[in-house]
Amino acid sequence: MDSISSAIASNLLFPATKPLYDHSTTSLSFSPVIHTLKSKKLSRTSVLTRVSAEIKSASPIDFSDPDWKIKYEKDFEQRFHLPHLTDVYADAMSYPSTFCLRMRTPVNEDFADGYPSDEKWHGYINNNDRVLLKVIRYSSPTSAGAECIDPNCTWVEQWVHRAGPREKIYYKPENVKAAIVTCGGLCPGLNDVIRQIVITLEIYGVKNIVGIPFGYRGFGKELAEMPLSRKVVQNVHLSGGSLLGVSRGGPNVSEIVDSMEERGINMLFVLGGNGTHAGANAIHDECRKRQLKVAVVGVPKTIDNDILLMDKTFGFDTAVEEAQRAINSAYIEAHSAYRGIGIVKLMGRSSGFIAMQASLASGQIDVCLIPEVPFHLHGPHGVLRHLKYLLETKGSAVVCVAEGAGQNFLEKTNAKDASGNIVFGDIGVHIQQETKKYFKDIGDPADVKYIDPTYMIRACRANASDGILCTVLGQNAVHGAFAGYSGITVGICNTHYVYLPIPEVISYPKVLDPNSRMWHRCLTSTGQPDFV
Ligand SMILES: Nc1ncnc2c1ncn2[C@@H]1O[C@H](COP(=O)(O)OP(=O)(O)O)[C@@H](O)[C@H]1O
Ligand SMILES: O=P(O)(O)OC[C@H]1O[C@](O)(COP(=O)(O)O)[C@@H](O)[C@@H]1O
Ligand SMILES: [Mg+2]
Repeated sequence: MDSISSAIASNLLFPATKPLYDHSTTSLSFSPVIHTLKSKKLSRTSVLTRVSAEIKSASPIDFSDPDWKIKYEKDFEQRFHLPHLTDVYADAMSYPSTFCLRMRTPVNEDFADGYPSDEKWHGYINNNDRVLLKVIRYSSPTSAGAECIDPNCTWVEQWVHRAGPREKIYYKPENVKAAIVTCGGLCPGLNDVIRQIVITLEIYGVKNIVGIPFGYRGFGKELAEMPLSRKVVQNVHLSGGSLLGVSRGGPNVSEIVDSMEERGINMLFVLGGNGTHAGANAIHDECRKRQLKVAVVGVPKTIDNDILLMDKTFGFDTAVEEAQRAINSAYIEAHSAYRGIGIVKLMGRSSGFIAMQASLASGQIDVCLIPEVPFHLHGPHGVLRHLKYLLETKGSAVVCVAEGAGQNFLEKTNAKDASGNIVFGDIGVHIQQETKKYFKDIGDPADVKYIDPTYMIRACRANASDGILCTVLGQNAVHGAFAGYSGITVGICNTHYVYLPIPEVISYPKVLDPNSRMWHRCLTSTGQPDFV
């Protein structure tokens, strides 16, 4: 078995396709089957695309049923129904929204004369407003990047809920204790989101706002919560990191909900990636089990951009931009050296979005290696042979590799971090060593420089475009909680802002489609061949 086949067999190439959330517990009637290229003569890459897509499907749809499309659309609507307080408490009271842009300083009000409201304001979102999730009408499964539900690629409408402030709210601001927690690894923009949540909560009239320190760990007894106000968060977005601190691991869900009960928290804003959202959904479920009137709302955070259904997650843009400095340095080093090779490793545990976008943006990358596309280092079609060719023809070469790529070349340690994520071997160091060895063995000179900027990219402050995204997502998270939704997360779909039920965005990490136009554009830009 070659290294690629054994990687497929051991599921290493798709290490994270293991469901984080088990859909079987939601008793859905069926899930979509994504039809990709149906060609009998599939290339290695296409086979992998297909495998990847098929892992996503749970139970197939009966397309011989003339009503399958109607049933699918109905099922989709149910799947994307937003859990609401009234699902559990039919008699939950609603009030006219206190989010009123005319009322500038509600935080100083005691609501003695009733809530501020502005019935004539047409700035609220109707609960029935929807956003179209998929906007391309593919006419054939062979069309690049096609995501089809049936073999004929029938047009099926998939609508999701529009985010924003509602006219009716389900919490009295003076009864709210809101908490914010940031989990997982760092990501540019965390402070911007924290800031906007606090500012928006205050506009609704909430005075009791706290930060939970160091992720879910902060729900333990030993760490004190941090009081938050507009004054505290005013300038936090000017620096990277998280005002509250982050961590992996921590107490179990039942302990977290015990702690929330003790502290009287009834709105929880959870900033984190796939793992954090799995936790947030479990907290939401546990609160429902205990009949607690709590809203749990997520804001997806991951520079890896591996959350399903969204255009992008905050921090991703900044990461791509920051990566330019490392790529440019690698290029200059390689270009200035006699037969220079620059290697840059970027983050991306199971998806190559940062590596692909950073390569595209720079225009300086000759070889981009991502987890979704298998490659050989050695052999006539391997990366090293291509580097030799580049040195002979161009005089230098630059490689960009995502951290999750080529893990099949590295010894498995079975080590896991505190959250249970597999700790990967360093593919950047491996490629550097193999490259040096290769050129030494063939007796050709090569000056190999390796740059690992990963933590520098993660720790910087958000750029302008991420700053805007964080602002909108933070505000929408608060609107969602006040509207009575729980177990939801916020996102951007086709440039519009939406609420999505958490299970739908975390059933597996989003990966790059090697048959997508974007990956093809990247290949066009780098000029790299297939390395298999
Ligand atoms: N399946 C899960 N259920 C409950 N909590 C989880 C789950 N997976 C991870 N977590 C918790 O979520 C937090 C962040 O998870 P992690 O995977 O490290 O980061 P991310 O949220 O960025 O993916 C950790 O505190 C971890 O314990
Ligand atoms: O060193 P740490 O903190 O475990 O972080 C490493 C991981 O963080 C990430 O940047 C993002 O991961 P999360 O989304 O889980 O925070 C990954 O690309 C990387 O594997
Ligand atoms: Mg994760």
